[in-house]
Amino acid sequence: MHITVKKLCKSFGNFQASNCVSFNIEKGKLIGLLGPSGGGKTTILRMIAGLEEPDSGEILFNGECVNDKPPQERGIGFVFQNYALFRHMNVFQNISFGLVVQKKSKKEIEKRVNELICLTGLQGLEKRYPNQLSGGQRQRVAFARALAPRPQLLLLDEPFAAIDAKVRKELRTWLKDMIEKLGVTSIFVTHDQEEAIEVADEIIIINQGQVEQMGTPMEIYKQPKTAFVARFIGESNVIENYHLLRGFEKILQYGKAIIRPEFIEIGKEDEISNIAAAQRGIVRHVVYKGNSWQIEVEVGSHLLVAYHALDKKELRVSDKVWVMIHQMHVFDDQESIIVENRLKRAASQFSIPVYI
Ligand SMILES: Nc1ncnc2c1ncn2[C@@H]1O[C@H](COP(=O)(O)OP(=O)(O)OP(=O)(O)O)[C@@H](O)[C@H]1O
Repeated sequence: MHITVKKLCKSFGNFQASNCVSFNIEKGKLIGLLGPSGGGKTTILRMIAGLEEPDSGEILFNGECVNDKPPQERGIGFVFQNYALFRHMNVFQNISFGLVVQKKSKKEIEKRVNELICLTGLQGLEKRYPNQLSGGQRQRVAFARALAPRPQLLLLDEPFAAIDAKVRKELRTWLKDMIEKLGVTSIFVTHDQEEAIEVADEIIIINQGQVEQMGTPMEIYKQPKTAFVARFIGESNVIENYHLLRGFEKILQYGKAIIRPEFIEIGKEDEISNIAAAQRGIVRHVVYKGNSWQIEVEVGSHLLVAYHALDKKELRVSDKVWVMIHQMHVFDDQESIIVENRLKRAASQFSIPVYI
């Protein structure tokens, strides 16, 4: 199902939980609504579900406005973190619930539930009650129950929040494969950026009731449109006076800059790829991160976080090093743009290619 949300607004008292939210979701896509707690993700999901009435704006399913349709007529399946299984029903009964409500025949129910039990790998557990299942198995049952009436849209609110880290990772992969196989349009809410990046085809970043950016995980990471997005996704250094760093100059309206640690090269003179574009710094803090070092380095008036590969010379606090910043995002209130180190560019223009 193709979903369009147009200028959706919702206030609770004086508080605007959703402020003119618009987006389009293509049929069959798995979309992550990502943002900080209290940003308005669940409110948007609940409006799409019909559980919350918007103050203004439109929700269209396949081009048809559904604002006035009750939830049960919207063709939606839900998997909510707190939408617990029915404790007094076994796995089979839980999965069949929606079909029983729809008054399907016993034969039809049995066929569909068995199909879903196979699909979700719950064979042999049909007669168990929720308290006899692991967290991961319970979420599979919740998923099967949501899918039983063949919804055209699946809404998942923090579906893995209550599950321990290892099982959560397995379930994420499982869910992504399953949704791809079924081709059902799905929207899931999370405040976990790693989860959104791993699972979603596209991410919508929600903050203070507004859409900050929508795009593939890669687009959002590589080209954050706002300072908030750059800070929210991945690690970043947020600085002012970025023009004091070697290779960069002040660009009129952009007052601040964000530098990702992976775009900072740090090391002894012979380890830096382009010394002409580098400047001196002093190591202030070193943290071993398992697969790399995380270094806090003082460069002029800036304190920057960088990564340092394990195969490079080990760095210690107070070491004098060279620091080269490859690129940064400069931004104002509206947008951010990527700027490359201009000395790096100039130097590479004049360098002689090895093959000559
Ligand atoms: N029924 C309600 N009455 C009053 N305020 C509400 C109601 N529902 C949500 N809010 C408020 O609206 C804001 C957005 O809430 P929402 O649950 O949509 O955010 P969220 O991004 O999903 O957060 P979380 O990740 O913590 O679930 C919050 O400040 C919340 O307190």
